[in-house]
Amino acid sequence: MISLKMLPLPTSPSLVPGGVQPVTVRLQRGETLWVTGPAGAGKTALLETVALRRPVMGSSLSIMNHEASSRLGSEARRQLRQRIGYIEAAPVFMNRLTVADNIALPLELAHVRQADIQRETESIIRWFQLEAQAGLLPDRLSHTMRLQVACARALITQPSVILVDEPALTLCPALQDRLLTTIRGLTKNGATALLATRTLPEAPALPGQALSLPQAASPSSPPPGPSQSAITAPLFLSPDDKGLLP
Ligand SMILES: Nc1ncnc2c1ncn2[C@@H]1O[C@H](COP(=O)(O)OP(=O)(O)OP(=O)(O)O)[C@@H](O)[C@H]1O
Repeated sequence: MISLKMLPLPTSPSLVPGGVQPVTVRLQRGETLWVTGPAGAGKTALLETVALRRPVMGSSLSIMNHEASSRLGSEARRQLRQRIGYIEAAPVFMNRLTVADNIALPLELAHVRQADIQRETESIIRWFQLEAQAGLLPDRLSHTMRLQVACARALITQPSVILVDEPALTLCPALQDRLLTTIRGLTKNGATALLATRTLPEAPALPGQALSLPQAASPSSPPPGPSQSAITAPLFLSPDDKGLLP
């Protein structure tokens, strides 16, 4: 379903000397992978690679039996991307379209019948509790509401591959519940999910395998970087402000 071999994934040089780690992922239909790691570990970079938004260089990526290299034609790439639902950390919308029209857009692009588009859009708007926002423009929404809209838009097509970056999974417990419940239903039907968070949630509503980034760091040796006691206060801090330091 998803096979990624020795991808040179960018990583903060403070975590891995040289700033690159080789990552291998192999997932079958119906499987879920929680991708964990600190800031800069490469979680978003991995999701963006599988979402076909980054070139795959120096490795091979296969998604649903399609080799996703630079040789993949633009029409095949477009069709493959239509089967991938990606909920980004900071989703981008068409600001001249209403929330409802943004959510319906993936079905419009797939030339689904208007009656089906209307039914599916109304249903997912209700599921993500967006009835009051459906007629608004996206730039009138709070950050959490934008994430709700992004979830509805990404999942309306019942994608075969689901990619979720951290904020939708951690910002709001109610959204997290609804999102994981939806993804659990889709994985039961054969979808594959990659979910990125700093730490693995305790007893997640959607159990799965775990990939801890960065891969190159040994678990027994902490990553290079300043120790707590080595942190010195910047000069602009007054003595009172020093309580803000970690
Ligand atoms: N387009 C890019 N080209 C090269 N390096 C990049 C690019 N985008 C991000 N990076 C670097 O890749 C590393 C991993 O970034 P990434 O955003 O994937 O981390 P993350 O684990 O998602 O972090 P966070 O939890 O803060 O979102 C960082 O060092 C970042 O500076």
